[in-house]
Amino acid sequence: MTAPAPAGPGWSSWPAPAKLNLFLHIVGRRADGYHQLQTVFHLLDWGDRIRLRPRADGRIVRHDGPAGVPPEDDLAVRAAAALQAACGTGAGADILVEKHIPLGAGLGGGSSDAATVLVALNRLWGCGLAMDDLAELGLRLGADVPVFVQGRSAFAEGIGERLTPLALAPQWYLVVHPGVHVPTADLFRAPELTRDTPATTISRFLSGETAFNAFEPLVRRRYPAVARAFEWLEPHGVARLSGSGSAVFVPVASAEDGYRLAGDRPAGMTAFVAQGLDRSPLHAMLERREGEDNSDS
Ligand SMILES: C[C@@](CO)(OP(=O)(O)O)[C@H](O)COP(=O)(O)OP(=O)(O)OC[C@H]1O[C@@H](n2ccc(N)nc2=O)[C@H](O)[C@@H]1O
Ligand SMILES: Nc1ncnc2c1ncn2[C@@H]1O[C@H](COP(=O)(O)OP(=O)(O)O)[C@@H](O)[C@H]1O
Repeated sequence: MTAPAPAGPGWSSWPAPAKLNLFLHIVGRRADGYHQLQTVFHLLDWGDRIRLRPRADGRIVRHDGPAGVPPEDDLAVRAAAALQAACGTGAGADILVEKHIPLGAGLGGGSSDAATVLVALNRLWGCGLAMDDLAELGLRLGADVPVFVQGRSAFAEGIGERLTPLALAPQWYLVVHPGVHVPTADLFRAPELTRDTPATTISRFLSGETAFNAFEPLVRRRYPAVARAFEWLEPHGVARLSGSGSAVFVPVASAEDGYRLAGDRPAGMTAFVAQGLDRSPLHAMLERREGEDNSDS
């Protein structure tokens, strides 16, 4: 049987943006072992695309997705199943994940795919759940899902679910993927991780007080390719690891500067240039659609 065309009658297409963590401190640990963080998520105007088509037979069918991830493990599919149960709908969906965000790079790809599926199917299935309910549902799939559901760049606390939206200035970044996959859970288990950083505040972060990524020393040591990405980027600005890595990024003055720099990257690394915005492209699209719906009536 051939897969249905990804575009065509009944299909709609939704952005699933990547994120950067501008800093990431570990300030403590919960009784269940999860780490309490302080971080700032900057949402990017670049990422995956999710194509969806409602089905009448209640089945959730994935037509394409991340290489090496079976459909039942795909966070996009798991998000659809979780929403189907919460909503009590008899409807199903065809799902196609057009993957651009590298896996295990600290760019939040799987979490963003899950969030986009929750937000989009909530509308397509007419579930009518509030964003807060979707964020709560998403948190069970991954600590990074709520920020993508809420769709605002934010200061995050707890395990990433206590969000304070931040009106960050738009900023271009060069993001380098050193070609290695970093397993988040392994890093959180590492004994040498600094877990007792004193809590900071949003205003101290905004005033430029030193902030760092708690995973950086460990990831640089364990993954020589990440260390090489830092060595290459450091002469060009303050280079940072995103999340638990492996992606490393540096702010650049313009997209052109970013592309120029990317052209000289070391062999074996891929790179992209993207703009950090204070609002997710998914939510920007939803607001445009709502505007169009209102002007139709
Ligand atoms: C480090 C961060 C920073 O944004 O991002 P990534 O590098 O994954 O993008 C996140 O906290 C990652 O969130 P996410 O990738 O959704 O993690 P989850 O699937 O929820 O958790 C994977 C595993 O990491 C550990 N974990 C996760 C989050 C947390 N605050 N404390 C933990 O100890 C747990 O062992 C968990 O089983
Ligand atoms: N739709 C998806 N996209 C990416 N990874 C997924 C997806 N669904 C499940 N995964 C699994 O989640 C792991 C972490 O993926 P990802 O979200 O890309 O990285 P990170 O947590 O570093 O930001 C992947 O290695 C993969 O096994």
